[in-house]
Amino acid sequence: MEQRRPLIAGNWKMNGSLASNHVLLSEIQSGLSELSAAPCDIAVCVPFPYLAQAQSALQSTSIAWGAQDVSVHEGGAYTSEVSSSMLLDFACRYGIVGHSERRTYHSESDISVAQKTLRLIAAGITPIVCVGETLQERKGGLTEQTVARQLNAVLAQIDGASLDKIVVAYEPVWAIGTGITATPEMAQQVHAFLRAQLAQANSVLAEKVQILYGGSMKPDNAASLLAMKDIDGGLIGGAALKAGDFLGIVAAAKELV
Ligand SMILES: O=C[C@H](O)COP(=O)(O)O
Repeated sequence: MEQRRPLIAGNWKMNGSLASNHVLLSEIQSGLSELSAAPCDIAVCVPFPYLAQAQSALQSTSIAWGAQDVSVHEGGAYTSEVSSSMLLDFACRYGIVGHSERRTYHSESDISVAQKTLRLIAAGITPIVCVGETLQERKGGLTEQTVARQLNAVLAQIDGASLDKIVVAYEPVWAIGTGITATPEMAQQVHAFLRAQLAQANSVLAEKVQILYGGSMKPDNAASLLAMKDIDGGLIGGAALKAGDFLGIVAAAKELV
């Protein structure tokens, strides 16, 4: 069976300032140096204005950085949009696409998430493709149908040979920022389902794809979630804003390596 390296990625969302980021990044770096080297892949996805700061602070460390969105367009008259080539100017390794907050507040469609995924892959940036059901969809027994629709829209656009160029994040909307976490078993069930969907595109590469869990992951629940067979890391919101919490999740992932 494929041994996948865990990825712990912080999604800072619309939080931070030059001053507070400086403190947070410094604390994460010094905390990491106390853990043994490179326990897992670690990244922070920061607001666009702070990409230069993240690059400067992290370029000689093992911590990667990335963005939280990208334009579907290559360039031109698209006010406020940020292109994949602009992200490359700041050496982003990752770009989040299809986060539920983009889908909900900005009416982002499955097809635009797929187009953004393609843009990032073409630029050599790893897309973190988010999928997840609302509480209403879960209660209606539509979890698998929802995440399959979201993921398959992306898989329809990318070549099966590119499957290992993406990361998938399962983020049940009802667990985001609520303090309510999917149980490890509930999350594992969806992760296994997502991997089966990936396997339809390429069964060999599907085993290599990191599938992250996101939704109120904290140091005290990370170990049990990360112990599940198909949970390969976390996309962390609130807990990524506190160095101690973020490092606690990294430490939980380290136990698995
Ligand atoms: O992208 C991260 C997720 O939305 C999870 O956020 P949270 O950890 O604050 O629940």
